[in-house]
Amino acid sequence: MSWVLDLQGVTVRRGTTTILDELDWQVEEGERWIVLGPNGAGKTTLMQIASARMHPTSGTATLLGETLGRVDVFELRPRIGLASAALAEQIPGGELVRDVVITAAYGVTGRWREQYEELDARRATQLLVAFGVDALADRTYGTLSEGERKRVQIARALMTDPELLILDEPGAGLDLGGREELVGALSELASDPRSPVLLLVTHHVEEIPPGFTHMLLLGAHGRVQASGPLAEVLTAENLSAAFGLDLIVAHGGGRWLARAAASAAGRGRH
Ligand SMILES: Nc1ncnc2c1ncn2[C@@H]1O[C@H](COP(=O)(O)OP(=O)(O)OP(=O)(O)O)[C@@H](O)[C@H]1O
Repeated sequence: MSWVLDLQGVTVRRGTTTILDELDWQVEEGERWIVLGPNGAGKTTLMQIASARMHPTSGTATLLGETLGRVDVFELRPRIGLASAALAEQIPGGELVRDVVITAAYGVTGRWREQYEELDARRATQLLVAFGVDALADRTYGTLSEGERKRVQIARALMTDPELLILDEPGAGLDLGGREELVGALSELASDPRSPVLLLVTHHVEEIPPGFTHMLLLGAHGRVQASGPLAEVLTAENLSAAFGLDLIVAHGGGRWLARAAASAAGRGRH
């Protein structure tokens, strides 16, 4: 079996803190994963490893058939799209939206090659259309709303035609309308067989787009609470254990909801 992602015993320690603890995780071609867990569970750290930005303290991480520590990460990274708050902060507010997307291709070509100019421009436009932000192509990034920025960031992450796309909390900071638009766009992406393997980090089950297939549920200290097909993992029992709170989970119309059980509301965490 050739996995898109194969983590074996991945542990990350910083000083005396264990951020990820002996984590095993395998992701196959065609899968769309949600990574859910409470604040500080280690989700962003895990995505840093999955995007070849960090090496584990111990254990092995194999991404797209290449094992970290035995591969030039600068060749591996363009094959993995990443959209995260940390990367978004590096986008200059004065840059045109079109250029924010196109310049992601520079990382692959290493330099501007004229013959790619038109192809890149066409792909960037297609991506802006796909995420409903093509009308903003000639605006500067700094003038966009948070929801519009999130969609531009995802278009940018897709520009290199990655085999794996990692979205670290794309719904953070969005209002209800922005969240619903994003969920719709991500649902379309998830349903398209041409899309790369998707890993989506979120705190909120309401943000899970229809079409996602699997879930990695992390509990405190980077321990896996449950992992596998979404409907099997996303149960009240598993979610309650991961968040340390008695929770009720409901599912309907392809979407998920979670709230504190009446007996637990106002009582706080275990
Ligand atoms: N360099 C570091 N040194 C010490 N602790 C760290 C370091 N980086 C992260 N941590 C800690 O590791 C834990 C996991 O952090 P991480 O950002 O991966 O969690 P997360 O699940 O993404 O959290 P959130 O949901 O709040 O974004 C946190 O308690 C954080 O304080």
